Amino acid sequence: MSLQWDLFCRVVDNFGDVGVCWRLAHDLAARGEKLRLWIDDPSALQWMAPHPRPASIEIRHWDAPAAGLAPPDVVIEAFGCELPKAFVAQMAVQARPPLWLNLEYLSAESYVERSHGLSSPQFSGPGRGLTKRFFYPGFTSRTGGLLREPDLLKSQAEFDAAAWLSSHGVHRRAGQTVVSLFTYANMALPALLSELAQADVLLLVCAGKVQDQMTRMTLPADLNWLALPFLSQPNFDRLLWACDLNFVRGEDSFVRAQWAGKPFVWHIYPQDDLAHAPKLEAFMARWLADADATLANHYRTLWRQWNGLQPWATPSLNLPELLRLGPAHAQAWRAHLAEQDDLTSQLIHLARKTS
Ligand SMILES: Cc1cn([C@H]2C[C@H](O)[C@@H](COP(=O)(O)OP(=O)(O)O[C@H]3O[C@@H](C)[C@H](O)[C@@H](O)[C@H]3O)O2)c(=O)[nH]c1=O
Repeated sequence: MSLQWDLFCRVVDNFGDVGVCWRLAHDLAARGEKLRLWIDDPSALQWMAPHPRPASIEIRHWDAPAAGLAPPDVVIEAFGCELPKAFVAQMAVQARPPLWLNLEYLSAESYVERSHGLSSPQFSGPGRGLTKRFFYPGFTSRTGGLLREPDLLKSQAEFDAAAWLSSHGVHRRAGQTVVSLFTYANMALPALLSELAQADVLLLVCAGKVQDQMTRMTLPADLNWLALPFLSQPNFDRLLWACDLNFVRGEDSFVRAQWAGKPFVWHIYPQDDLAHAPKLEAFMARWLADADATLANHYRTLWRQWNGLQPWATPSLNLPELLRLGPAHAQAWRAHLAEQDDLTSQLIHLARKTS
């Protein structure tokens, strides 16, 4: 019997809030659940999630009235977005209060395992009190896991990279390395582009800020690059599968690069107080724990430079070494992650247990 889920998403900036929420809603719907996705700015869904969309996902504007709707079994507050007060008041007077989960940002830091599953009583005015539970995605069995749709690995196994690239106007020459670039504005971008221009590389630049930055730069004459349009989320995933090396950012593309099983470089969401630095180091500590020492040192230097934590010392990319040692490590990491229960399965299990 399917449950009714209300998923609240407030678009802070960039595309990660809506990216994660859409992917979660789609995965829940694909498993037979009923979704209402409440969102304040659905504009990115036009390219990220083109029609046809699953009929069991109803997209509602954040301020749309909630009165008279079928009461939810589960309410997910994504990234602490603060539910509308009228909605909380309605939850409090429901005959059976819904399971209220706060879906937290992804981190490899140790506090995640300690915090995952904790509850916090919420004063909600008339009616009974409500309890909010904290649900932390993560990389270990003591966390909520990662979004991984059931057919992901099968789809990858059946994927024809050359056909997909060609269908998107990308024609790689034999022996050419294809690199994707999805990043925030980055001081190290000129240095990276200069190194890529000296290699036999075709650079596929994702739509958004980095394309704007590149159009304002003097680019290396030998740089072979292509500006991509905004891709649907499934096609964005396939871009990462088709490339030999992926530069990703934020949270969702960071996870999808790990599922792609290819070498990747992460531009973490930068924070003014440098709080992103320990988050970056915590992930590298887990991700490189079993890596070849040469590769681990290479990645640590490259990632710190790409994230502005140390100056870029050319050559930093050292593509031949990265492509020699990186693929086996990336595939081993993906296999390790695939052993843990995925996030959506854990959510459904929790919801059924408490509904
Ligand atoms: C460029 C591109 C992205 N995408 C999708 C992939 C992802 O779902 C989404 C991008 O999200 P991210 O990779 O997380 O990067 P982001 O930087 O866009 O989002 C960020 O938003 C901040 C508010 C959060 O604090 C960050 O953690 C992060 O999520 O956009 C496409 O579907 N097609 C595209 O062409």
